[in-house]
Amino acid sequence: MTQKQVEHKKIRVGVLALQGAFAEHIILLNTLPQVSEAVAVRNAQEINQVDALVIPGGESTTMALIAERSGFWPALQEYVRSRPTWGTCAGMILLSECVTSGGTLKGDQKLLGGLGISIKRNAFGTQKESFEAGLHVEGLENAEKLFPGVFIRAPVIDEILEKADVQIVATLQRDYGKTPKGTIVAVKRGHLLGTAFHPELTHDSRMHQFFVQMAQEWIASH
Ligand SMILES: NC(=O)CC[C@H](N)C(=O)O
Repeated sequence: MTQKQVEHKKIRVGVLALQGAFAEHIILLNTLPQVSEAVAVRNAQEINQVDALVIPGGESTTMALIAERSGFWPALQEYVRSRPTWGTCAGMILLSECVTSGGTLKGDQKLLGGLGISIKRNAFGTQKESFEAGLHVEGLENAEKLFPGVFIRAPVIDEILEKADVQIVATLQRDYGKTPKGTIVAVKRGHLLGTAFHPELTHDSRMHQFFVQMAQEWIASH
């Protein structure tokens, strides 16, 4: 095997399976050649058996409550501190530092943090305001082909707090309701990735490939 192949051996990816759209992530990840296995993760023992973690869409407050009540929260906090983790929608909320709602800080939301951003939950309104938007995603394979961003009761990044090392990965290409063109909907910070949209609900696996490659590179260099 070449040096590059040795550095990027296949990885075992866990998907947090406490609530939300975890099955769709597992199905899509299991189609990728660079993934040895994608599995559901529900406790401290299972999380320590995966090389990278996806926190799916769903309800962020519900996921946090289940993790706390089952005693899983400390292990989850420890994992995301140093291991490759991707939060989609509710998952990105959990990886944010704080949640604002129309500018006011909502201190009651339990968060894992790490992405160095503040989040506005339900930024586009209720379920009926859900939509699909073509997105230009930095670093995606065939980036000239827009990625189908599925937004369901989605948050947006309200502010980048750690400007030195947070990279903008995707922004809205036009206004959506009161949410203006240029609003940030995906960011990357070290071993962490956050997307406000749901790649697992599309047949386009490029975002999952992007995360797996990011995780492999992180593992190879740490
Ligand atoms: N599709 C989703 O994950 C919705 C996120 C949810 N509205 C929350 O604030 O946690």
